[in-house]
Amino acid sequence: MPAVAFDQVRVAVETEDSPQPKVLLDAVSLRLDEARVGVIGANGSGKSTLLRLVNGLIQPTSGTVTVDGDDTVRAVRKVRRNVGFVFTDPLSQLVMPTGREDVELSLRRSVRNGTERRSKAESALARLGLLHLADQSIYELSGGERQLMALAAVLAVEPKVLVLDEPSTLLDLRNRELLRRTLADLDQQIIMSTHDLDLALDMDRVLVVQEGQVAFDGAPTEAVAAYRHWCMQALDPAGRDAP
Ligand SMILES: Nc1ncnc2c1ncn2[C@@H]1O[C@H](COP(=O)(O)OP(=O)(O)OP(=O)(O)O)[C@@H](O)[C@H]1O
Repeated sequence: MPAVAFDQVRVAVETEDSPQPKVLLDAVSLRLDEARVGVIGANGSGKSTLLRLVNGLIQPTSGTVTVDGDDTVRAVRKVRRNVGFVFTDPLSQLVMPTGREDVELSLRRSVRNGTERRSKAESALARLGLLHLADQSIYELSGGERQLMALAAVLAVEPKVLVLDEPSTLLDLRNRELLRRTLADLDQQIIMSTHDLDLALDMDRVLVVQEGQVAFDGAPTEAVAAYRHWCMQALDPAGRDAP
C-alpha cells in the first residue's frame, strides 16, 4: 500500500479581501498507510484542499506532500499517474461527448492497442452498471449517472491511490450502495472526503478537518462522534438546551 505523507503542510492564498494571505490549511503532518482513509468536516473546513494536495492539483505553500516517496511538486507527472482523482462535480472531469469516449480517453496513455482499450473501457463501465448509458450524451445523464461515469473513467486506469472528493453527493440509495460495494472491492488505497457519515464509518481511519487543521485523527466511530460534538457546540456554543 503506497504511503501518502504530509510534512508540516501549509496552504495560504492571496485574496483581494485582505492584505494577509488566507490560510486554507496549516500544520498538517500525517502518514496515511491505511487502505481506507476518510476525511470529514464542515463546509469550507479544508477537506478538498487536503485531497487536492495528494495529486498535486494544489501545491503546498510550505512543507511537502509525497506519495510513495514521490514529491507531488517535483514529481507531479509520476504522482498523477499513480493517483486517480474523482471530483465532486463530474462535469469538471468528463470532457468527451459520451461516457464510453471519456473512459477510452483516460486509457489512451496506458493502453496503446485500440481493441484492448475498448475492451478495458467496456469492463470499467460494466463494473458500475453503466454499459446501457455508455453512448448517451453526457448532458443527457443524471447527476448521479455522471458521478458514476467519472468514477469509471478514473478506475479504468487502475491508479494505485484513489482520491474521491464527496463521491456520493448526487447518488440515490441504490447507487450509493453500489459505490460502497465497489469501493470495498478495490485493491487500491482510498482517500475519500464525505458528508455521508455512514460512508465514513466504513473507513479504517478518519480525519476530522476543522478550520484548516486536522482536529481529530483516529478510529471512525470516535472521529464521527467528535465531529458531531463540534457541530452541536458550534450551533449552540453556550450549551443551552434545545427549545
Ligand atoms: N483559491 C482559493 N482562494 C481563496 N479561498 C479559497 C480558495 N480555495 C479554497 N478557498 C477557501 O478555503 C476554504 C476551504 O475550502 P475547501 O474547498 O477545501 O473546503 P471543504 O472542506 O472541501 O468544503 P465543502 O465541504 O463545502 O466542499 C473555504 O473557505 C474556501 O472558500
